[in-house]
Amino acid sequence: MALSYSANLGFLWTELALPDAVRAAAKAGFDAVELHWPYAVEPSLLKQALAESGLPVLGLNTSKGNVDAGEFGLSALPGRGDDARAAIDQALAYATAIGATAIHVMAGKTNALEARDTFVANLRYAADRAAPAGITILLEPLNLHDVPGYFLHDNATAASIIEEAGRDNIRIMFDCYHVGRSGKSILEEFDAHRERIGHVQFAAVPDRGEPDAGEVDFATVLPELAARGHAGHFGAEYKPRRSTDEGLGWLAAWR
Ligand SMILES: O=C(O)C(=O)[C@@H](O)CO
Ligand SMILES: [Mg+2]
Repeated sequence: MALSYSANLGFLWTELALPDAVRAAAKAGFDAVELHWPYAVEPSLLKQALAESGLPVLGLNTSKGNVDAGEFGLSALPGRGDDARAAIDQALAYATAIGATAIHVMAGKTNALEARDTFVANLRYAADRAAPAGITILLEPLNLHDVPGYFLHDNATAASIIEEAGRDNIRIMFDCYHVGRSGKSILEEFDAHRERIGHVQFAAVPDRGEPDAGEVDFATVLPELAARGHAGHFGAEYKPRRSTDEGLGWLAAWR
């Protein structure tokens, strides 16, 4: 079975302007692209590069908030409802302008008692506004080594939050790197939450470099995830050890 790969342009070809990174991903043979925080780029420039390349754009993230204050997302932060909803509105407007099909609503760093209720309320807000445009809302557990204090750090919690939110267009962004870095089995976690998974990402564990090195044998794990039911793209969200182009041997080899 041929797998489809999406280039995460938050980490790949970061030396290029975003529209040129889209062109580089197409030239390298990727099937799609996905973004982190594209907001500084005029959407029409990105749209033009996407149209030229013929690649779909899968998703983007809501704003991190005040980075200088250490924020990494807003949607689970009690008392920040206006900012969280503004970030969701911004992401929806941008996604609609470029034709992106999903938005990752970032929870943020908090251990407040009201965090879960706050996150659920903001996810419902996002899902209800995204639904008419056919956009999926993603939530992503992040490992606590990389993002200490992040509210959402395991798939079981993500699944129960989705259940509580009660909207059909909310799914888990299943990032194999975060699962592996948390010391869990990628296949077992995938099986446990398969019905709720909307997108899959990957990178070497534990260094987050190219996926053809490290503790996880992605050359067999990714086809196994496809065999177990993942029909979508696999998002290459890794930090190249040297240049992006130098590290692309895996893409040709796994085709
Ligand atoms: O860090 C990751 O993993 C991501 O997918 C980013 O979008 C930020 O959470
Ligand atoms: Mg990820």
